[in-house]
Amino acid sequence: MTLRFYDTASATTKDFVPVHPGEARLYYCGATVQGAPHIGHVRSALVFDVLARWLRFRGLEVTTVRNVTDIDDKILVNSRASFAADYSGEHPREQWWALAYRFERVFGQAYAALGIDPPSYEPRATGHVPEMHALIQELIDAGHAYPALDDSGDVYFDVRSWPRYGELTRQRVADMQDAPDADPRGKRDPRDFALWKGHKEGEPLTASWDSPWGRGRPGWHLECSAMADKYLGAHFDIHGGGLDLRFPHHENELAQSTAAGREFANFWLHNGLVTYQGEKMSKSIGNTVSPQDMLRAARPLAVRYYLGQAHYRSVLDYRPTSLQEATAAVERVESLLVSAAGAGLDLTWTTGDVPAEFVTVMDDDLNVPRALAVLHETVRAANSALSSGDHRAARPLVAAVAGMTDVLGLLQLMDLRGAANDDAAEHRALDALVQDLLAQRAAAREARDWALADRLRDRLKAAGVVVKDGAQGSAWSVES
Ligand SMILES: Nc1ncnc2c1ncn2[C@@H]1O[C@H](COP(=O)(O)OP(=O)(O)OP(=O)(O)O)[C@@H](O)[C@H]1O
Ligand SMILES: [Zn+2]
Repeated sequence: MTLRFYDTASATTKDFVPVHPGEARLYYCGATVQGAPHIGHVRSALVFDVLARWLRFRGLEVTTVRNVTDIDDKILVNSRASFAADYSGEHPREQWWALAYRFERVFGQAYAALGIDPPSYEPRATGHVPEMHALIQELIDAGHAYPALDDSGDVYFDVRSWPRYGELTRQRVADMQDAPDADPRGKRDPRDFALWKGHKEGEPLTASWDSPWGRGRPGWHLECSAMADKYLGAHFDIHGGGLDLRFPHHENELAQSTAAGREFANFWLHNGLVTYQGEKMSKSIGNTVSPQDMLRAARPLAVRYYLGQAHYRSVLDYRPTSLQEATAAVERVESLLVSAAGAGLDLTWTTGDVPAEFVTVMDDDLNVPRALAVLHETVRAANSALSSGDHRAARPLVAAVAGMTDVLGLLQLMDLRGAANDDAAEHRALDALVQDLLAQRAAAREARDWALADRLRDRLKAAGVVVKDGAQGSAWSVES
């Protein structure tokens, strides 16, 4: 079985053939840091974290880029609100860039708390204005962009000049909605979208940069095209993001990059949305649950499991009770590893320990629900091997569980050391007492004192210790 992914551009599942042999280059859209994250944002980052981990597990050298959109209408509006006369928030008179930095950090803290690895590069839009100018100039020179027909100082992409426009979402230009980012009088077509937005009266001067078309700031779509090109090159493997970004954001990214002669991404992967009572979880709707809310209710391990357990393309409708179910499920896995460590089993693993079925289903468009089914089956088998004292059978199963949880990014959030140490000490003490009684029973049997042997077995049984006699001697476990 080879690695395959569902490509939303072609609406087919395709074999993954790296653009650069042995490598995988992944760009996924990060946050507009206008406010604190909700769990939809975190799910998106988590999906691509698991994807990167899986590509690495499959032996590829992985480069990931997740941008930070740190200049945007919404950031300016939220900053402006902090200057209002009746503003009583925690951060009065906060400049737009200070607000953006502050929320970028809140996003970073949420990612870190859930064990989402930092990407290889996390470029900020404001740090890449020269690259954006260069790309706009290329598009103008190629006849695919033009300065606004009015005096707004905007520059637009000319959708009618690019016959492939609409290919990502399979739409005809005539059926598309207008781009709402400027006065249509300055455009050749109302669907033309902004590559550069001229500075407007009332906006802070710090939020604009000089350019050949006058002072202004970049359009959102352009940022991603310029930064993907800079960090991953003209042709890379996977472009990701939430399903909500397919149109217009990704359609426009694709148009800009291909019209400027780049091949861009081989695959488009879109994560399904987190919804609340069937509606997209979104700041503008106000139906959000923050990662901090969830972390107050459950451990990071359980939150990560909860947000990561569905197939990445499916909708995840938030229900507080499912957080409890997720906690119980992942803690069953954790307690197996704690018991295994307590019984003196090694938790290290290598690639070969991960079950073939787990590999097969993960290779098949990252089928995490089926991978979790394999994980839980292995946990059950490992528990039964452990409780029958069969360490030889338990060891590879335990290594498999450790490997699977590690690849999914769960192992790092488990509390194995503290718990395992306590458990190990208790287990050793109990084992010493049980072994002593078992030795007395063996001696009684040797002496054919069946009454004493039975009494010793009954004492163990009354204490909840079940003894199994086998060819290799007696094994014991605690009755569950
Ligand atoms: N409810 C959600 N479920 C899953 N992914 C989401 C959700 N909301 C946003 N995302 C994804 O998170 C990433 C960062 O999103 P961005 O900052 O653009 O948020 P947004 O869509 O503006 O959020 P909001 O609608 O709450 O304002 C994008 O890949 C986006 O698709
Ligand atoms: Zn983007």
